[in-house]
Amino acid sequence: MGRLVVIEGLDGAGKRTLADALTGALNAAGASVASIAFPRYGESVHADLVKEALHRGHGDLIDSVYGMALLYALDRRGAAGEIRARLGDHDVVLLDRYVASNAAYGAARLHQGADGEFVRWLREQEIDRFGLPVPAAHLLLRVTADVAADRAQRRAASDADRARDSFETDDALQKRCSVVYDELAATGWLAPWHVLDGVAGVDTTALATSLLL
Ligand SMILES: Cc1cn([C@H]2C[C@H](O)[C@@H](COP(=O)(O)OP(=O)(O)O)O2)c(=O)[nH]c1=O
Repeated sequence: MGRLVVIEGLDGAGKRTLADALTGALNAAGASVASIAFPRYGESVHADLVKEALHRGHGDLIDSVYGMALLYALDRRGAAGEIRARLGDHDVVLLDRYVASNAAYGAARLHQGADGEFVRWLREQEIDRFGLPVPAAHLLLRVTADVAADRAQRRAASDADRARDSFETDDALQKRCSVVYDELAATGWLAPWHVLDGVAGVDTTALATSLLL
């Protein structure tokens, strides 16, 4: 049975780059790796509803924090079988965002903290009701909200398909989200958290070794 490892962080923190580098380091250490990125745009009707809402500005849907959170959660629920299957035939299943993204963004949007009602409710839905697998570890790729915004803006400028969505352009939301992520990490929410410095860079070889211990 493989280990379920989740990469979390702000938009523009560099999660995709870390996932690629970590996959290389894990492979070099002899471990097989499968990756899944959430939301699963183009693969799940729930994720596509999220994308439409965020990019076309469906205000009434976006404004419903609980409604949006359920769409993200249903996207993951649809992937639960695939996650379990990959855990069965890989050493590590690497997820780019998971339940904690919903906790961080939803709580931040509601101006709540990691100990608030929303995060409790979310865990009840995603873990207790939908039965999503609990991760072995979270990797929080930490950068300041300013660095994340700068990176997300550059990425959008160089990639026409990657227009910034309405969460990414909301600087105050990103800052609150960063605080909630720190709280989730400090309290070890759902699973142990490893906090990584996304500005200084990550030693992926050492990280791969510690994940395989
Ligand atoms: C997976 C997930 C993402 N989000 C938010 C974080 C992002 O701001 C936004 C889109 O996810 P993101 O990872 O930025 O997707 P992409 O890189 O393809 O645009 O959705 C949640 O609020 N809850 C979730 O469960």
